[in-house]
Amino acid sequence: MKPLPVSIATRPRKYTPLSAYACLSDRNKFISVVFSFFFVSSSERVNMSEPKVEAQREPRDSSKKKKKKKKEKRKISEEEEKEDESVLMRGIFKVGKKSHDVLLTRTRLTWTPIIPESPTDKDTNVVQAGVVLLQDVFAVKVKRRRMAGQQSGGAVLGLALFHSRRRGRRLEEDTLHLHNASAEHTHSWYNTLKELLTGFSCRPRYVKVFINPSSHKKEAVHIYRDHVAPLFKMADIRTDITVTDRKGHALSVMKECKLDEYDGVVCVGGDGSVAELCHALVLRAQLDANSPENPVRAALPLGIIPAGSTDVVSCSVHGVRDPVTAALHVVLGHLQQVDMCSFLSNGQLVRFGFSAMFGFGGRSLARAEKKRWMSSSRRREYAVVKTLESWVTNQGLYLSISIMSIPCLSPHAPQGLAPNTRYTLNSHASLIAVGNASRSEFIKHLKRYSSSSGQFSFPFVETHSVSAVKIRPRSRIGWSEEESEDEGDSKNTPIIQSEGAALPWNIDGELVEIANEVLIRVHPRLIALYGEEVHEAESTVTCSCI
Ligand SMILES: Nc1ncnc2c1ncn2[C@@H]1O[C@H](COP(=O)(O)OP(=O)(O)OP(=O)(O)O)[C@@H](O)[C@H]1O
Repeated sequence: MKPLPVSIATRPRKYTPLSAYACLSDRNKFISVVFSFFFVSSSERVNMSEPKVEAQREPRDSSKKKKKKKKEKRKISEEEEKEDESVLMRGIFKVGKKSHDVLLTRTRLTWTPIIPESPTDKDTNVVQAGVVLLQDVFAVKVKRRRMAGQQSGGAVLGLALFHSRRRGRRLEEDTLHLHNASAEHTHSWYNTLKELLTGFSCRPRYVKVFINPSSHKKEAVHIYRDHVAPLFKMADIRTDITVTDRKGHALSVMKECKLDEYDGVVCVGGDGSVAELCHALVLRAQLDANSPENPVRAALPLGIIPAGSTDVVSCSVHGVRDPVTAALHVVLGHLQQVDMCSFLSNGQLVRFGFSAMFGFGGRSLARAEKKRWMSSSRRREYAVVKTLESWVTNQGLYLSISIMSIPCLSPHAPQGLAPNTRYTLNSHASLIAVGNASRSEFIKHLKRYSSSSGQFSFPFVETHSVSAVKIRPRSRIGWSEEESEDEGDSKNTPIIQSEGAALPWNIDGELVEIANEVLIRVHPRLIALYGEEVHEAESTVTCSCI
């Protein structure tokens, strides 16, 4: 693909780069620079997170006291560790066909084969010693012998421990069967295990579930029913389910419902549904706290069951697009505190979100939204190709500006759109500004997201850590979203965009049209999402459009 060497005067319709006026702030102090950015530098970032200078000024006495305190703390935690590892129960169970010596501590259950079981036993195929950490166990049940159709009673056979097993980034369900026909023995183990599991306070007992039946391939209801509901049932998690019937339905339910009844919220859908619920949770916290100026941390964590076409947020906190992994993170109460951004225009809150794209990202989404009848993957590829066709190089103008408070991992960009962004970086987002570049260079830059690295090693790509960004489109020469897909229509399209015309933004995959300057601020740890810190997502998709 050759870059189109045209200028504004000669081929205005073909001119789509943005002239952006952006200024970034360290906390709330704005320093404006036309056509350039003022960034939070890496040295400032270090100072913000690690107050080293202050530490050096402290008198020696206080440093001695600190050392003593540290030592005492270490001693206490060593004692706690010893207590955790002291044996609570010891007994004999059959694991597989062999008898095992089973030990239970506060943190783990271990089993070791009893050898020799009988002097004549020549079978070497014994079940090996093993361990299950209680942090991975989500249910324990008493096993009974029952006739077909029998609902209750039955002779006790032993225990079943349902736990998660890790395979790369994936979490899978597994079961450990411990056989012992003594009802008394089995019940005392059952009661102790139940009590220990109740001690995991982050695990939800009652969750509000939202399912978007229209997301992606319209499979969200099946995904929930087949992969998530059985795990929730097994873990004794009660659910209150709303199947959404329109855009904004989840938000209106979240504004009204009694939140203190629930321990968490679960979203089954794509990025649009996730964005709506994250926004709803933070907005609700702000309304409840009567704090119109400042965002307030969401009261409940959100679990994300991926059922969309890209699932950036799910990939960013799970590393894979897998409903079972996502459900197990909820069941086991794995929590991540995640930074979010607020988007304000004219001082008014537009929404809360994790990422925004202005320029290329916004324009291609605006195009894709007009082709809703296409399948989501075709729609996306079509929009990317179409948008690339419609821009050319221009010095001093920005082709794309992205701001992301999470790494935005996906199968298309396994290391993320902003690989250097971590969830808990404390009020820093990544700003990626793509400046003057030819079309082929821009495509090269985009392509490198799907490989592994080097997407920022271009002279026209700037990346910065920011705590806030202000973006004001300055030029009124631009594309028109009314433009026909057919080039012949160019004569009828206005070259000068009318003052105050709304421009497309892509906020967490949702099309938001904003006419004015946009202020994006990063709010540290505004929401908790069920998941874990992930550095690379599983890559299962190759994009053929560029
Ligand atoms: N019953 C419904 N009908 C139409 N839209 C709905 C319904 N329920 C929710 N929505 C809205 O649909 C939008 C898109 O949802 P979602 O992101 O889950 O699906 P998707 O766009 O197909 O997935 P992806 O963003 O991964 O491509 C959200 O803004 C959501 O509020």
